[in-house]
Amino acid sequence: MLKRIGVLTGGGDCPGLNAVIRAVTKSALRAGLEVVGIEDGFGGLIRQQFRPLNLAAVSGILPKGGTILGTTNRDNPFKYPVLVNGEKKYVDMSQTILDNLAVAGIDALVVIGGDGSLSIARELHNKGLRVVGVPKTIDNDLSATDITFGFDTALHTATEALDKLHTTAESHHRVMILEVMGRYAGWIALESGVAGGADVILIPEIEFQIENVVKKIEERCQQGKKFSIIVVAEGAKLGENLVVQKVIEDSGDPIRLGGIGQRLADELERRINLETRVTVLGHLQRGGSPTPFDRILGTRYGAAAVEALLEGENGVMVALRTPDIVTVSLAEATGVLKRVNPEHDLVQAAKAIGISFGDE
Ligand SMILES: Nc1ncnc2c1ncn2[C@@H]1O[C@H](COP(=O)(O)OP(=O)(O)OP(=O)(O)O)[C@@H](O)[C@H]1O
Ligand SMILES: O=P(O)(O)OC[C@H]1O[C@](O)(CO)[C@@H](O)[C@@H]1O
Ligand SMILES: [Mg+2]
Repeated sequence: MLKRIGVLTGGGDCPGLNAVIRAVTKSALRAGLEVVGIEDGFGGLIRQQFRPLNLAAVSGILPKGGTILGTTNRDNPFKYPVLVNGEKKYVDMSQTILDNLAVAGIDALVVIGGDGSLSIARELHNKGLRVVGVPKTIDNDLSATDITFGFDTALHTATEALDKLHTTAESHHRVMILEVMGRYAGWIALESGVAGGADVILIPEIEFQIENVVKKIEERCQQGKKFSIIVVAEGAKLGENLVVQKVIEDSGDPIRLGGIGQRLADELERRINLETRVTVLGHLQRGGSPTPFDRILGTRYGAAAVEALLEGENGVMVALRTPDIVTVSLAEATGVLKRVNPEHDLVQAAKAIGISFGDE
């Protein structure tokens, strides 16, 4: 019997989370269920940070960025940090979560998250939790779904930034580098680069040589174009290694990237006689009001997650397989990251119009 469901958001935030929370709440209430919001991801389940969600609680949140429930990319319940005699130790708190859910009378959970949060959901499901996942991330790197919500808004932000950089690049005859997010997958760089008319796109999946980037810029100069636009994913490599900005203890994937744009600028200025400037778009990509596409996708995902629970589905994630919303197992959902295939049609189209990926 399903009477009360919980909903939580995990991992990095992204536009559209509130659209999902609203759709889960509204559709569950209409089906006669009670809804409990869990604050700050899985940490809130451990610390019993629960609050009821009713219509008033989700009123007006559709266009709002972020998540009204709060989120975190720490607090892995299977490796939860605690202080024992002043010393940090990691303990498994998964049973505490199951106990806390039972005490609160929460029969099932909707987990809105990326690969990390959905992996935790999968492991909790293996221990008996009734759960449905919803795929979120601006990185669009979950392979079981055509698209994650949040990506479209981030793509708009990055494209708008490229449009703005174009005019100043052209006026000053400069090379402008835009560094965007994307640790292991270059979707934001690839799609914004094509949409924003970049001359060079550098992504983690395609190894590049600085000489090829120089060649492209010089080729443009010879055509009378004394400016160039480069979009680089934070996870693109100049040489062997990722450019790491900081390491965050207690995070599942502890490295935080940043700095490839400046490294690239330094290398270019040594080789060409054009001024170079770098813009790091950073968390602007995660903020702001979701686009209509993300609001719609988030609403579809939220409603589908509740429907799946009502139909007795368990241990699954809702996914877009255009034009349908389907369910796939959490094991499949968390199996492989969706990275850009260098043979992808969009890469080929970009190359066909002269965009360089620095590989030739
Ligand atoms: N492969 C994994 N298996 C189990 N837990 C993981 C894994 N990767 C990350 N985690 C944990 O999951 C939580 C959220 O991970 P992360 O910060 O990567 O967010 P996410 O849900 O993957 O979203 P995104 O990566 O898009 O921000 C963290 O507590 C992290 O320690
Ligand atoms: O919020 P944080 O810890 O700075 O994490 C940044 C990372 O999270 C993401 O925004 C989403 O996975 C990545 O693109 C980026 O590398
Ligand atoms: Mg992750």
